[in-house]
Amino acid sequence: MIRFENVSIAYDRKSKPALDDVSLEVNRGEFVFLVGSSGSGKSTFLRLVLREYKTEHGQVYVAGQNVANVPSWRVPKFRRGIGVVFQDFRLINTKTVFANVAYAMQVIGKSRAAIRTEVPRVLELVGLEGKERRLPTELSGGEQQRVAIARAIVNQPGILLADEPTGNLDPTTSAGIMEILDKINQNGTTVVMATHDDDIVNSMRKRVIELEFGRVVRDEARAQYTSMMPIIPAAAAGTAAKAGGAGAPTAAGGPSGVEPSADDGAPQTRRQRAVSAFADSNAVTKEDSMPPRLVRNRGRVIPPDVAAGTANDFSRNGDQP
Ligand SMILES: Nc1ncnc2c1ncn2[C@@H]1O[C@H](COP(=O)(O)OP(=O)(O)OP(=O)(O)O)[C@@H](O)[C@H]1O
Repeated sequence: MIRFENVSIAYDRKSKPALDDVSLEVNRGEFVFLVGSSGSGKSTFLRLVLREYKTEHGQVYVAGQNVANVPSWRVPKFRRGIGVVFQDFRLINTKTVFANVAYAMQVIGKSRAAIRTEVPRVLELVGLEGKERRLPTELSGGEQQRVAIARAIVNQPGILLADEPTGNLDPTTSAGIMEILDKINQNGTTVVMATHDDDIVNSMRKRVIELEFGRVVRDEARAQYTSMMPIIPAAAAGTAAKAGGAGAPTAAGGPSGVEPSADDGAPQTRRQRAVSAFADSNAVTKEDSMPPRLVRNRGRVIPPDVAAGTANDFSRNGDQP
């Protein structure tokens, strides 16, 4: 459905490439998380799929079409096959919920009859029935994102791109949004979602592609935000990557099929490895080859002692007398 062949692109000649020799394939009907730290190239990847830019090196294919060969005048039609959802919703605040979704059909010339049938159908799919007449400003953030999703899928695109769709939402609301995206995917739409949200990635167990400095450093099926890669001490990391050892880019072309392990007690994320290297350099945990596991909480890294206190908070749920 989406294929990148040795794709490299830099925004200007002086800067490092935003994507650097990326080769991968996303199959029809897949759900893929694109993860990586800020500036690693996730949005650039999505923009290339949308043909907002042309590649300098390599080829991008979307639904069998080489996007470089799509002439400018055909780009709007090409994009009809791709729905997009952003972190900041991007709704028209002067239009009602119904009108926001209907607008996506109007601009491509769909009939009134089609609009009257389709808009209520997608609004029901995203759980917004009864809110058709509200303005976006009269909705919660989660509801606004549902409208944005309804708008993105109303023309039944084969691909849905989501750039941090839960970035402005609390965990419960985010979970609701993920249920909807999962449902859309189960209906056959290929979903590619860029995210920093480890809780979501870990709960969904879908394919995870990780970018680092524009390169694919991980591509795993049914993965967690954390990887199975062993820790590389900071000093050795560059050498190992150059030697093609752990931490080096995985073979291009698809998920490696690594199954999640039940033992996830070791520090595994890039953040955790960085903390590990920091601890090593400060001689804090000399006797331990592994630092204590860090507990993640909505993007914050919580030291284990504090985390223990946090764990007690769960006792309010009735686990303790
Ligand atoms: N319009 C632009 N002009 C110049 N450089 C850009 C532009 N957009 C992105 N970049 C650079 O390209 C690189 C990749 O950026 P990109 O937005 O793809 O990263 P990202 O992983 O999506 O980051 P984030 O998680 O913060 O959204 C970064 O170094 C960024 O500074």
